[in-house]
Formats: sequence, C-alpha cells, structure tokens
Amino acid sequence: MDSAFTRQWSLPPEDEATFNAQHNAMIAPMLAVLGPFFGVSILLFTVWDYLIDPGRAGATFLTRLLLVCAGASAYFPTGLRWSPVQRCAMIYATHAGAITVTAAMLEDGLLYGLAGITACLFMVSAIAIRLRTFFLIIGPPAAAFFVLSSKEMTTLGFVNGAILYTFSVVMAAILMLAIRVFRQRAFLSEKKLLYSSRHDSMTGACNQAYLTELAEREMAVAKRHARPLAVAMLDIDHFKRVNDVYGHAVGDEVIRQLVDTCKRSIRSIDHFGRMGGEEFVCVMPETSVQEALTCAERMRRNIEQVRVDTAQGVLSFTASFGVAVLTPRHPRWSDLLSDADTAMYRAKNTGRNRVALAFGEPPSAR
Ligand SMILES: Nc1nc2c(ncn2[C@@H]2O[C@H](COP(=O)(O)OP(=O)(O)OP(=O)(O)O)[C@@H](O)[C@H]2O)c(=O)[nH]1
Repeated sequence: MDSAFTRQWSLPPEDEATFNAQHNAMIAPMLAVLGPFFGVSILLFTVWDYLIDPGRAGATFLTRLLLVCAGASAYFPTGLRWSPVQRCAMIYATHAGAITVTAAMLEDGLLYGLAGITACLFMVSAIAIRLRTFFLIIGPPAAAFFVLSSKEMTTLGFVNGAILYTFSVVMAAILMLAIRVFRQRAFLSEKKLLYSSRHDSMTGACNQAYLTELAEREMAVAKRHARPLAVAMLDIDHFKRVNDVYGHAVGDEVIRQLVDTCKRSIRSIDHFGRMGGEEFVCVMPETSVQEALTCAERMRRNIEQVRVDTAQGVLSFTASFGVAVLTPRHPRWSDLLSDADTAMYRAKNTGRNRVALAFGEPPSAR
C-alpha cells in the first residue's frame, strides 16, 4: 500500500500508545458529563412512549430506569479500574440498549425508535478512536436491534430498518475515521511544535531551556533518592578560527558533527544540550565522578577522531571539558553548572582538548 496513504490513516507505532493515552485522558472526564445527560434524556423519552402507547409507558419507564441505572456505574471512575473505552461500551450498551428494548415493547416502536437508535451511533464516532473500538461499543445494541426487529417487525419493516441501521453504521464509522485523521494531524503538529520548542534546530540537541528543565528534574530525583548525578560542560577549541579559515557553513557542520559524536558516546538516559554557540552540556544521571570522567574522556577522544571534508582540505577539531558532580554545595542547577563551567575554563587554560574535574584532580593530560 502507498506509504503516503498509510500515513494518512495510521500513526508510527511509537506514537500510537501516546495518542491513545491522550485520547483516553480526554474522554474520561467527558463521560462524567455526557453519561448523565444521555441517561436523563433516555428517561425523559418515556413521554414519547406515553404518546404512542399510554398503557405500556409504565413498563417502558421501569425498563429504561433499570438499564440506565445499570450503566450509570460507568459514568464515573470507580474502584473497578475500567478503561474509558470499557466505560463507554458499558454506558452505550445499556443506554442504547434501553432505547432498543423499550422501542420493541411498543407497537411498531422499533420503526419509530430507529431515529434515536441510529442517532446514538454517531455519539460513538466522537468517542471511539479505532474501528475495532467502534464495533466493540456498538456491537451489543446493534445485535439487540437486529434480533428484536426480526421478531417484532414485518418483513418489509425489518428490511427497511436493517438497511437504515447499516447505512448509519457505515456513516458513523466513516465519521469516526475522519475524526481520527483530524486528531492524528493535530497530535502530530503538536508533537512537532513541542519538539521544535525544546530542541536546537541546527543540531537536534536539547536547547538551553529544555536542558535546564530536564537537569532540574534529574537533580530533584537525585537529591530525593540520594543518587549520584554528574554534568559535563564542553566547548569547541579555537572555534572562531574554524569560522574564520573555513567559513560559517563549515563551522555549522563542525557543530553538527560534534553533537552527533557526543550523542553516540553517551547513554540513552543522559541528556545532551546546546547552551548556545559552541558550548554544550551533558547531564548524566546515576553517574559517579569516575564514570563521568570516563564518559567525558570518551566524548573528547571521539571528537578528536572526527574528520570534516572542506574545500581547503580535511579538518579535525577538539573540545575542552569540565566535569562536576552533585554535592550538598549545589542547592540549584545553576550552582552545579557554574562548577562545571569553571572546570571547563581550567581545561581551556591548561592546554585545551582535555577534561578537568571541578574542585578535583588537575585536568587529564592528552
Ligand atoms: N559557524 C557557527 N559559528 C558559531 C555559532 N555560534 C557561535 N559561533 C562562533 O563561535 C565562535 C566562538 O569563539 P570564541 O568564544 O572566541 O571561542 P573559541 O574561538 O572557540 O576559543 P576558545 O573557546 O577559547 O577555545 C564565535 O566566532 C562565534 O561567532 C554557530 O552556530 N555557527
């Protein structure tokens, strides 16, 4: 199948779970409002039963009340831990079921009730997010309708009712798919927007604001559980010279290569960000002094190996690193960062292309 077509209707697997979770979180509070509204409306429709057949209105009211009360348990979250979709299915089965059963109790009622029964179908379009869910929710009341109408209606009435019902199901399913596509697009644009608000557009590294947010969160966790946390600050050596000799485009390429190299040299739980210009920070949770020095050294060595092809020949570059680890002397992220920054300047001042530890050993020699 054409991939552009597939993309219209489905999300990448890594997004599907988040999309569904967001959808469930959105419909859960709606159930507490829409559920009771649906239930009360169904009870009020007893007036209609009375107009059609006053003698049976009492029985239809009791049936409606019984089924609505049975479904009302799903209006609000309970200890049963139902998923929002299961709650929807319960409300729909009992409430749309109430309309179907009471309609069947009246003469030609299913024919009159068909409008209400099919209208309820469209509510499911707004709530279901996948065809499977859609059919799961509408299945039991639809089966009830077909069974009851095959018994209660004339053959002509049954055929007409079945055609109308089936047509409504198809229309509601199409509406559901259209709503899904709109929601998917909104989800993907929001995701893209969020990504660009948090990442540097040139390198894809976290931007300063996002890195600070992540670092503060990691710091709080590390303090709460008395876990180690380390930070490495790095700056490309003599970068101004790269720009001056090779031009800005090559300078940009050097920055991109550095980010790719560093990201490949760290763990997936580490956070790498661009603080601005040619200065970067790596936040390393669960990392001791020795491990942080090893990681910084690995980044330094890998950067040293990078080669950039330019019109003036092959270019290599280096970076200087400052490492600091969280101690009680760092109540705020800015204190820890400042120590890493001081260490990084020590690495610069003692020869560059090296790793220095804040308040620790002298910089590691090349
Ligand atoms: N190409 C490019 N250059 C940048 C970017 N951001 C900052 N720069 C340049 O980076 C250079 C930084 O130079 P300096 O701060 O003097 O430091 P340096 O030349 O690296 O010297 P040391 O840090 O002391 O080793 C400046 O010339 C900036 O214009 C960028 O995104 N792209």
